[in-house]
Amino acid sequence: MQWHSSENTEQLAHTLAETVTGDLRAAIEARGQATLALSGGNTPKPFMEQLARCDLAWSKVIVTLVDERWVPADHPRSNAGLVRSHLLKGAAAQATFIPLYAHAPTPESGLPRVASRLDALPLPLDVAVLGMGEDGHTASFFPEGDHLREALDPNGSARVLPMRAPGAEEPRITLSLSLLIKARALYLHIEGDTKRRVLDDASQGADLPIGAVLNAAPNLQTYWCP
Ligand SMILES: O=C1O[C@H](COP(=O)(O)O)[C@@H](O)[C@H](O)[C@H]1O
Repeated sequence: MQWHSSENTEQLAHTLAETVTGDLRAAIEARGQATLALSGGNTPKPFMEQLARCDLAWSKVIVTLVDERWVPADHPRSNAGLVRSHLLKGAAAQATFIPLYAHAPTPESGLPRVASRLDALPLPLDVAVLGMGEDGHTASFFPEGDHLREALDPNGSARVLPMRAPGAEEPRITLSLSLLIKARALYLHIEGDTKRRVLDDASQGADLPIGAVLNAAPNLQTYWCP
């Protein structure tokens, strides 16, 4: 794992946005389009704000999510709502967005629709930006998740799975580890000493979902600030 430290939230957001912009530009030059999977939660807001201001051929960028809470897009906890509010504005509104929520009562019943939407997503992803909770979850790979073993299989064939877990406020849907680790560029974006300690614990063998990413993705680059 490569480690990149910044002094504060703004600097971290700026550095990561510049890095991701470079990756997306290179992908557009090489293949005519670029794919980007983003995490939700609180940490990515300033990063998305910075990324939205970057000079890119946004009409050639396809954006999706690493995971989603099974709530409609206008719900305050929607990761899609976060992307729409903080990234898909100005020139960046020209990007194509593939949401992971479908209007269905459960992620299990909505899964076929989401899976068929993902057929339009060129793989491997050019860039995936993971986050991490203080419980060691990343994407929606939650400790004790009902589909955790399947989701964390680095050779698994599923691209997207439902997930329910005691530590998750609502049912989830998540891209699989096997899809995420194939990303041409894979980043982990975290802040704070607690998350740093959790990551250290995982790298020393603690049984945490983020540990599965560390084991399966030696190309992971972590962007952190205190
Ligand atoms: O629920 C989620 O949490 C994690 C971490 O979020 P943060 O607020 O601690 O930054 C996030 O990576 C994931 O995408 C999201 O669904």
